[in-house]
Amino acid sequence: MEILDGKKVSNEIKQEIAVQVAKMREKGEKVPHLAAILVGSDGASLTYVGSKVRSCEKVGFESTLVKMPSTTSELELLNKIEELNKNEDIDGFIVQLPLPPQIDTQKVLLAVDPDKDVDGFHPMNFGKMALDMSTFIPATPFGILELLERYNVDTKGKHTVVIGRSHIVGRPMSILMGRKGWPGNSTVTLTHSHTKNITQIISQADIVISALGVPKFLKAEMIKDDAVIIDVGITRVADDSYEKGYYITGDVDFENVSKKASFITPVPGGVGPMTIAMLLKNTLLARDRHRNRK
Ligand SMILES: Nc1nc2c(c(=O)[nH]1)N[C@@H](CN(C=O)c1ccc(C(=O)N[C@@H](CCC(=O)O)C(=O)O)cc1)CN2
Repeated sequence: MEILDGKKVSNEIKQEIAVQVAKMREKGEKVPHLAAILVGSDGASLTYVGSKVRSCEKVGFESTLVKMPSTTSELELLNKIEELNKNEDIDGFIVQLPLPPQIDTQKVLLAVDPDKDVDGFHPMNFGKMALDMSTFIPATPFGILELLERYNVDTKGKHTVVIGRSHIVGRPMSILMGRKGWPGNSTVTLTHSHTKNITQIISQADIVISALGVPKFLKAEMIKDDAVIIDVGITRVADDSYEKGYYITGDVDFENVSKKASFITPVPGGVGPMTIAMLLKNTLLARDRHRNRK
């Protein structure tokens, strides 16, 4: 069994990006600028946005964090997005999800300029991805593809079972794994809460990508020998015996599943850090596109 070490690979990617940014600075060129909008004070979202800003600093990007209160109206958020759309200095930006209930997430994602949509959530970019056109690929699926590639995992002709059909992970992942090329060329089954015989389907999978958010859902007896296991389900479980008041766990019963799998991502330290690294890659792409349009 080999661990797909997202922490290590994400640091390598950040190092590669830092080298490119240093060259831009040497040539006196503008460096990439990422902005993030955070509405409210959800603990996990604060951690992720903080990590995005720190990663920007690490690679030499400029960053802007826009914090808005949890009472922000939809209109106020749409106005802020319009401001960032028009800001020539910002190459790309994200709106951290989830949003408070008074805000319609779909309206918000539609308002982001597709050329600055480094999350790849705008329907234009999602459509381009589905049509194999060059675009921003959502950071978590993009990170999973990168891990599969860097560890040389064979995906051709394999049966990939994706668990969960969220717009951020499951849905795009199912499209990307079925695309032509590598990593891809897989036969994909997208499963969800209405899937019948899900355990039977999982037992036939060569590759399982679980984005369910149910701690330790995937057990060793559910998978095939030598299956590739990708755990996207990062859950914080409240526990006062931990310093932070919680511990982090994935969808996979790592201790037992890892004994049977050929490759497996840990939680923490697997797909999560890759999400941040690939957001930086998308920002680099946004900066290049921005420059070419001028
Ligand atoms: N606008 C977006 N919102 C959200 C996205 C996204 O891609 N764009 N994805 C997730 C959250 N997310 C990034 O925003 C994210 C999740 C997890 C990690 C991560 O590094 N996790 C660590 C554990 C850290 C912890 O929870 O304390 C790990 O797995 O090792 C990074 C980014 C939803 N929202």
